[in-house]
Amino acid sequence: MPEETKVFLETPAIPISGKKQANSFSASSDSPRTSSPTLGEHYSYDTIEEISNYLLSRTHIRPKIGIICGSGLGHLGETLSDATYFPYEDIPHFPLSTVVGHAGRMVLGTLNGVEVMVMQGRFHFYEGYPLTKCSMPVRVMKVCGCTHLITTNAAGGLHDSYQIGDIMIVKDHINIMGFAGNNPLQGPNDPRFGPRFPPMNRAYDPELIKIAENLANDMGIKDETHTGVYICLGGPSYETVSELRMWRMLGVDAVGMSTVHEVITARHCDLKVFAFSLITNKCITDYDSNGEANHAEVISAGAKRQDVLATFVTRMVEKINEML
Ligand SMILES: O=P(O)(O)O[C@@H]1C[C@H](O)[C@@H](CO)O1
Ligand code: HPA
Repeated sequence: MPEETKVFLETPAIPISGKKQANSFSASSDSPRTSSPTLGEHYSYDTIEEISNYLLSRTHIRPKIGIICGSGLGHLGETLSDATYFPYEDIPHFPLSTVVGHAGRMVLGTLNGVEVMVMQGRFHFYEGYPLTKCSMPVRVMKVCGCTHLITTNAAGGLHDSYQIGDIMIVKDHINIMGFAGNNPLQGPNDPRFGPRFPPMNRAYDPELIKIAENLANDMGIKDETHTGVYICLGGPSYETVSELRMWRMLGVDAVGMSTVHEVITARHCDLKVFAFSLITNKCITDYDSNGEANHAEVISAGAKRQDVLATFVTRMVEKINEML
């Protein structure tokens, strides 16, 4: 850890009544609808500003790129220079990370000289957080000054040719939770974030996809890198054989439990998005298989590829910085 690194362990600057629980909703006064288990509470623009000010007032870093690290991929946060670490429990109004492989810290610092903010761990619907809450940090990134989001995840490889350790650059998603009536933009719309009805074609920036494909070529990992379609399922149970066969028929290449609501929220507030999945396991689509998906395998696949992924993200950050 660099010498200048500071860890803020003091109590939150903005007092929150009572001790924070993993599922506590400290922004309840922001929402006109507090009874829905899926809508949950809403974060007002003022609350997002308050969180952003908390972070920015404790560092001189002014990030243009926000990065979300998926399961087992948080190592990137350790590679930052001039870093300030903010444990989620210290950030006002922030939920807590409850999943193994998600350290639960926001880091502001530089990656090869480029100012970034990195989430070492994200929030998932299956942890009991409504999608609005899961994707709230994306709005914090926007208000902190970010213009770009890089979001990463661990995912099961559904496409036959995908192998464990491969990278899938996300070119599109299927918002199946949205089909079921659950979208992070549900509820009141504040036009300071974006429009009521944002488009979602071209959600994954085509130029950034091309840059990433060329980068994979330059890095000599072209054969292990694909471009495909991601689906976010609610989790936490993994999928049945029948479900996976259905998604495959519908054009899904990788299966996970995150990212889509973050991307929707990012596009709503006009962040440019680049996303990729690390394929951590092969989806089991054969009734005769004795294999079983498990989280330990997901974490271990992430650990094995952490150096390649850190290089991939760092070089993407450099390329984006050249475009700013
Ligand atoms: O946070 P991500 O999407 O990277 O994590 C995946 C989905 C579940 O959280 C977990 C399942 O093993 O890994
Ligand atoms: N299914 C859903 N989510 C996942 C998987 C999977 O196989 N692997 C990692 N996250």
